[in-house]
This record gives sequence, structure tokens and C-alpha cells, in this order.
Amino acid sequence: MEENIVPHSFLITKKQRNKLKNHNAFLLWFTGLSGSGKSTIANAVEVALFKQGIHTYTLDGDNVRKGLNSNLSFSPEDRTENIRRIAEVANLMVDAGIVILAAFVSPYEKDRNDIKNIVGEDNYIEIFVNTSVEECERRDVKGLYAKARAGEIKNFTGISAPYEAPQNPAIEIDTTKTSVTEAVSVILNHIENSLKLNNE
Ligand SMILES: Nc1ncnc2c1ncn2[C@@H]1O[C@H](COP(=O)(O)OS(=O)(=O)O)[C@@H](OP(=O)(O)O)[C@H]1O
Ligand SMILES: Nc1ncnc2c1ncn2[C@@H]1O[C@H](COP(=O)(O)OP(=O)(O)O)[C@@H](O)[C@H]1O
Repeated sequence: MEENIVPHSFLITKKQRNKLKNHNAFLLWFTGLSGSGKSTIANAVEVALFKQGIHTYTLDGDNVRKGLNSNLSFSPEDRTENIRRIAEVANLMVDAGIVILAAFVSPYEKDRNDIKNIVGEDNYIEIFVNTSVEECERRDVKGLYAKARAGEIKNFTGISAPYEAPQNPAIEIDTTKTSVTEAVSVILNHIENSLKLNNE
């Protein structure tokens, strides 16, 4: 199929769209266990960016697993497909000029490498929200760890399914030592230059 698809050259480029917005666009990818703090930190970063006039959008389980990916389970194959589709959507949205914040467990190193390949290395900023399973289970924000321990949820990451910690994340946040406010500041400092348009 693919060989018969001839790309059209569009007249408006990503560079022009970025110029219209007055900032560059890229993907901030938050990975970590359920309850580690991905959504909390991503939301706080989005608020801070929005206040600076940056066009943002957050992709997370609430708006993706209930819609686009509602046919996917938590088997290893379906998680891979979940992440692949999200990466493709994020790629389009970055091309559209929007700073994307994506908060997904994304437990497999290979799947995260594939995201980098889909959006391009320069557009991918990986943030490892490194909170131990003990702490996530203590928080048990959604009561899912209790259910997983009781055997009511199969393949639960950290309990009965693996989480492969990123080896070389751009940013690593230990939420037992770093407050939400501090995490936001670390992330904003890291992306400050990436947001700036080149003077070409
Ligand atoms: N088996 C299993 N393992 C892990 N998580 C589970 C599972 N079943 C349901 N949930 C809830 O779904 C959220 C994780 O969905 P993701 O799309 O981020 O997962 S993945 O990236 O495809 O692994 C995760 O939400 P977050 O708490 O936002 O991380 C859980 O609330
Ligand atoms: N430093 C911190 N950073 C982020 N979340 C924290 C921190 N300290 C405590 N929390 C709490 O941990 C929980 C994280 O939940 P959530 O953001 O939904 O995680 P995830 O999106 O990774 O599943 C929230 O209740 C949040 O208030």
C-alpha cells in the first residue's frame, strides 16, 4: 500500500507555522508508573506554558484510551500499538506547531525509542517521573494497586507487568524529593532554548 502513496508538498511549512505562533513546537513525553506523578506535573507545566502564550495540548489516558485507542488492552502488543498511535498523533500536532505534553506509562524502552524515531530526536524530550512502586502503591490514587494485588487487574505495571526504566532521559524527577513546583521549574529551564525560534 505504502509505495502507492505519493506525498503532497504543502505550501505552508512547519517553520512558517512556528513563526505564526512565535515559538517552536516539540513533544514532552512523561513516562513512569501509574501514580508516579506524570499527569500532575504535565498539567502544571502546561499551565505555566499557557501563561507564557505557548500553544499547548496534553495527551493522556483520559483523552486517548477512551477514544482513539479504546480498542486496546494492556497486553504488551496493545501497549506498543497504544504508544505508536500516540506518537503518530503527537507528530502531526508538533508539525501543526503545538507543544505536546504526553503522559503515558510507556513501560518499554523499545516503544519509547520508536517515539523518538517517529517525531525525530530533536523534537523528543523524555521526562522520567521516577517514583518507586512502593510510593505509587502507598498513594494508590485510583485504587488500582489494591485491585492489582487482589488479582482483579492482570498485567499491572510494577506489580505483574514490567517497567523498563529509561537509561538516558533528558530529565529525571524523583517526586519523593522534588515538589511539583520544583519539577515545573526544572522542565521550564530545560526547554527555554528549545522554545525560541531561530533568527533565520
Ligand atoms: N494493567 C495496567 N497497567 C498499567 N496501568 C493500567 C492498567 N490497567 C489500567 N491502567 C490505567 O491505565 C493507565 C495507563 O495507561 P497508558 O496508556 O499510559 O499505559 S501504557 O503506556 O500503554 O502502558 C494508568 O493510568 P495512569 O495512572 O495515568 O498512569 C492506569 O490508571
Ligand atoms: N512531587 C510530586 N509530583 C507529582 N505528584 C505528586 C508529588 N507529590 C505527591 N504527588 C501526588 O501523587 C499523585 C500522582 O498522581 P498522577 O499525577 O495522577 O500520576 P500519574 O499520572 O503518573 O498516574 C497525585 O495525587 C499527586 O498529588
